[in-house]
Order: sequence, then C-alpha cells, then structure tokens
Amino acid sequence: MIGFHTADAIRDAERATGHLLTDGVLMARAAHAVAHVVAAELAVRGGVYGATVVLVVGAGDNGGDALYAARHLRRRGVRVRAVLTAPDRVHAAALADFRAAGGTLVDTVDGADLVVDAIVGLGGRGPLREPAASIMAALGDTPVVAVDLPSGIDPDTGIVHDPSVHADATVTFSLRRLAHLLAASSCGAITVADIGIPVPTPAVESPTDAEVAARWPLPGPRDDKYTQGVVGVIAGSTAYPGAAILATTAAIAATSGMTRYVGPAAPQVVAHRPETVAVTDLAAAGRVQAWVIGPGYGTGRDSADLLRQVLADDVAVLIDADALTVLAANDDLRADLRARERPTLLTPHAGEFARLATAAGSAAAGLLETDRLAAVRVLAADLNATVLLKGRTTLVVDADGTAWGTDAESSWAATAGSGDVLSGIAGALLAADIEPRVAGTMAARLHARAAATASGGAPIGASDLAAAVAPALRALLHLRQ
Ligand SMILES: NC(=O)C1=CN([C@@H]2O[C@H](COP(=O)(O)OP(=O)(O)OC[C@H]3O[C@@H](n4cnc5c(N)ncnc54)[C@H](OP(=O)(O)O)[C@@H]3O)[C@@H](O)[C@H]2O)[C@@H](O)CC1
Ligand SMILES: [K+]
Repeated sequence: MIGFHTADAIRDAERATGHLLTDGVLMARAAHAVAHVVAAELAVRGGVYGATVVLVVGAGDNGGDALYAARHLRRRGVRVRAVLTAPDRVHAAALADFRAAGGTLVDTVDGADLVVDAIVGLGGRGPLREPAASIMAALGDTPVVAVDLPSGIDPDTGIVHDPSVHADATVTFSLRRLAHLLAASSCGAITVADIGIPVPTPAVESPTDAEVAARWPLPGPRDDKYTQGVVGVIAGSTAYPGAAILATTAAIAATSGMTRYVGPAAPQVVAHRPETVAVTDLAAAGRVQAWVIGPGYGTGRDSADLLRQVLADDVAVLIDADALTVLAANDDLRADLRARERPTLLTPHAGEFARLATAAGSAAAGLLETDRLAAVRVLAADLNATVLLKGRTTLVVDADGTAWGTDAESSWAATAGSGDVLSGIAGALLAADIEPRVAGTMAARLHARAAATASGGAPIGASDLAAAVAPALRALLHLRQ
C-alpha cells in the first residue's frame, strides 16, 4: 500500500529522528535528492552539462533544500542561479553554501532551462504571494521541478490555490504528503527519496496496481456461477436504457459470477448482453449477493419504493446516481440506511454529494470545497456507510474514517455514463464479498485503467470504457504473481 500523510504527522516523524533533524542531516539528504531529480529531468530534456537552472527560493527550509542542492548540481556542470522571494528570511547557512559553491543571485527566471520551485513546502498556506506569484507567472513553458510540493497547494487538503505552481516533477522526502494524492495532477511525476524518516500510520492509503490484481476475485476449481457472487443491477428506464446496459456490461466483465438485471430496460439489456438474467420486477429477480441501484432509473415514487426494498435486503448494496437523489429527498430512507448492518457503498460525484450532505444536514456539505477528505469522512460517519467520492482522485471512506484513495492519472473517464460503468464493476466486487472500501477503490483503479486503455490519447464515450473493462482487467491481472 502507498501511504499519504498529514503535515503534522510528517513533522512529528521528522522530530523523532532527533539529531538527524537538528544537525541538518535530513536537509543535506533532501538536497542531494533534489539535485538528483533535477539532473534526471535535465538529462531527458537536452542534457545536464552546461544547462542553466534557476532556483526560486522562499523563506523556509524548503528553500534551504534547493540552495544546498546547488553544490551537487555545480559538480555536474550545471549553472545554478537563485531568485530569493524573501531575502531577509532566507535560510542563511544554505545561502552561504550556495554562494560558496559558485551560485549567483538573479531577479528573474529568464534564461532558465529548468526552474526549481522551492518557494514553500510543508509550511505553505494559501496561494502564492508576491513577489513569488509574479516571478512564476513569467515562466512560460520552462519545466518546473517542485521541492516537496508545488507551492500554492495545501499540503493536507490538496487545494490548488490560484496562483499556484504546476510542476512537471516533484521530489519529496521519505513520506508522501496528502497533496500528492489529492492534487496529483499538479505534481507531475513524484519521486519519493528515502532520507531516513520513520514511517507513521498514514492518513490515506492507496493500493498499487499489483495489490489490486492480487485481490481480484477469479473463479476457483470448485466455483460455479452462484458461488462467485451474483450481482443485481437496478438501473435504466424504457426511455433511457443506456445506463442499464453500461452498468450490466461492466459488471459482467469485472467478475465471472452471474449478473441479474431488474427494470424496464430488460429487453434492451438482454439484446446487448444475452448472458444477463433480466426481469422487469424486483419480486421476480431471485437471490443476489449485492445490489447496484440507481443509474438512470428515475427519481419518482417507484424509485423510492425500490430503494426501500433493496435497503431492507440482507445483502451488500451500492447506491448511485438517481438513487442518491432519491436518498437525499427521503428522510425515512436515510434512516433505513443508517440502521443497515450489511455493507453499503454510496458513489456520488461532487454534485450528488453536496445534495445528499445538505439534505442530511451534514457538516460535510460545507467542507466539500475546502477539504474533500474531511468532507467524505464526515458524510460517511453521518450516514453510517462507505462513501466513494468520484473525481480525478477518487476517495473511498468507511463510516469509521478509514480512508483509501486512488488517482486516475488521466481525465479520459470524465464522460457521460462513466459512473454507470464504475458502479457495475464495484457491484460485481461487492457480490464477491469484498468489503465496500476495498471494492470501491479496486473498481476505481480498473475504471481508470480501462479509460486509459480505451482512450490511447483521444476522447472516448462510456461504451468504449465499458468495452475496455475486460482488456484492462486482463492487462492488470498480468501483474499477479
Ligand atoms: N523538517 C525537516 O526535517 C525537513 C524539512 N525539509 C524541508 O523543509 C520544508 C518545510 O520547511 P518550513 O517548515 O521552514 O516551511 P516552508 O514550507 O519552507 O515555508 C514556510 C515559509 O513560507 C512562507 N509561506 C507560507 N505560505 C506561503 C505562500 N503561500 N507564499 C509565500 N510564502 C509562504 C511562510 O511565511 P509566513 O506564513 O510565516 O509569513 C514561511 O516563512 C519541507 O517542505 C521540506 O522541503 C527537508 O529539508 C527535509 C527535512
Ligand atoms: K515547493
């Protein structure tokens, strides 16, 4: 698992190293890592020797890391210059070392082959201030290596303030910061350099692709269509059968168990996927181990009745799309949800999340813009369910606050119907008896890989995404040992 940590936990862990921190050993190691990553970036962008690097240096130790890195870079034939954004508060010993190593002070980033953002790191708050903001605005398309974090991004919430730095690469030290997950798209390629800080309990964890592959449920020698878990999809309408087709197609591709469908789009679903056991009435559906309810199924009274029956069933339930709207509109259904003892996974996008949180009178509504992770924690606790908040970074949090997340690494999945595919995959995993936080994160991971597989660099629709679930899973399973 990849762990992501709060700034406070990182500071505590740094303090626990004792003299390594106070004697500057950690900073010396950090500086070495900065030089290494800068040289690697230069190497792939035209060469190290003779290149010009400009360090943009702030008031704290983040600037110190970069100034000490100058000595290593000079040794490799790099011209190193620095712009000081807070000259009266700069790390004095690091500046003296920079000068002694032959670094020169300048006023702008003009002429740089690469810029090092060492304005702020863990101590950063709010957007870039002047003069750092104007200095960085003049960058053009010069590549940027961020020390620790791109400046202007909040270390704990990942809020990308305006203005802030967008990095091509980020080098951090021993422990990943929460912002590296929550604002992954601003960080570029992240290098974690081990500088000898002990690892505390992370705030959020992210499974690697190999770990997702290792957990993926595959049929064993004694399995049949029932033993692997049957998922039931309640989705779509006669007018809008698309959501039903997308969710069932994805569920069928995700695991080998049986997929049932309940709803008015039964004929269309069977026409697309003949292996679906499709009926129009819930009473005729037969047993399932997990329900997926909501994509495109409408928000009328029938929808509320269906959700009530499903919540009363003694199996795992995934609530998505229209069912989230219905849940927001009905206090009694939220009471049923809170009282449930079986696994329940809610999969809202930001708009559905805000509606649901507001209706539930949850403080999560006010946190969504400022602290996504805190918002999901609060709503999960308030509703006594696992909540998956969709986005470029998907967060999946249990009612007790245990949090997993995953960065999609691209935004190709931001297309209509994409959520229906996600709920089909996650529902199939729930039916295979995987707990909601794990199922939701595994599904988000496969969904992201399917989007990348389908896209190959060009826009896609949700049908392309659904069709790519099987090939993406096949490629993922190659990582299984
Ligand atoms: N501790 C360790 O073991 C190790 C630490 N290491 C390194 O130290 C870094 C943390 O250093 P740090 O604590 O000195 O804070 P840092 O991020 O440099 O910034 C604080 C200064 O920035 C200012 N400032 C704040 N927001 C701002 C903004 N938006 N725009 C402009 N300025 C802003 C703020 O000003 P103030 O708010 O106080 O007025 C304050 O003066 C860490 O990220 C890592 O790189 C490594 O060496 C490994 C070992
Ligand atoms: K920085």
